[in-house]
Amino acid sequence: MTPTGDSPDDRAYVPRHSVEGPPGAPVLVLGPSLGTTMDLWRPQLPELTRSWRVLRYDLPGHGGSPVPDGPVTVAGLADGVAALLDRLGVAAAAYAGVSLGGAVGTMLALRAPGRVASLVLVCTSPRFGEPGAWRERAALVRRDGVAPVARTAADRWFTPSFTGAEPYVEMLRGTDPEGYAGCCDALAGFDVTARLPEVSAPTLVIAGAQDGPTPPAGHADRLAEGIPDAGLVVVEGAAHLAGAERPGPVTEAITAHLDRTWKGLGR
Ligand SMILES: O=C(O)CC1=CCC(=O)O1
Repeated sequence: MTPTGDSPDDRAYVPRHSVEGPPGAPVLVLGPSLGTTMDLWRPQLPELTRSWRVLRYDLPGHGGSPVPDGPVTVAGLADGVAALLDRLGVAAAAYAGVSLGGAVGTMLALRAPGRVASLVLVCTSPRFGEPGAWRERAALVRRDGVAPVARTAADRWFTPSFTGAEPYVEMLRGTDPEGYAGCCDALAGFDVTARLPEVSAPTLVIAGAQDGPTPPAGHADRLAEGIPDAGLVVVEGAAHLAGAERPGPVTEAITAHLDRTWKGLGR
């Protein structure tokens, strides 16, 4: 994936995307998680498109996004979002992202601070555990496809009592193995722990109380403690895909934060 330099440019990977909501409204970018598509955000769309022009995108090999030629990095994905904003003529936007999508938002806020007016980080982390585990998962998927990770996805993503997992697992089954593996490589190489104090966007961190992959302790709390003045909301009865399992409280937390921090985005 190109480029990995400090400024987005014409060579950036541009993901598949969709734009909904009132023309002229301030733009809100929504980033999905590993193994899901932009439809991860479907439960939030009716509320968010009332007052935001919502730009959703797909990760490489996920949904309809192509698989790039070179290695996938979180910096490259952030540059892709910046390139998308360039194409759409958007100078600055609010950004909300889940897990890997949240990492992309954090990286965008670091690489292009002027473009992120407000940031919401949902079930994500400044560092997703040991890089070796992600390299192993990438190797597994390159060898056996996405079936092995799809079989265990509901357990990683939801609490045991949740009955609506199937449409989300189906997104993972439809993911291109090389795209998925590339995103695992990107997670392996991602660690912005030391740079969190540089994030200047007003930030809200949302965690699922029962999240296994990025639990509140050691992940959400690190983001909230590291990013200046960040808020933290922990949603009970939710695991990793908290916005799917508990759409009400997650949507409410997002809209409350955006309503407080939209200033400068022309609404
Ligand atoms: O392992 C999973 O499926 C959970 C996850 C970690 C990063 C991400 O985006 O999803």
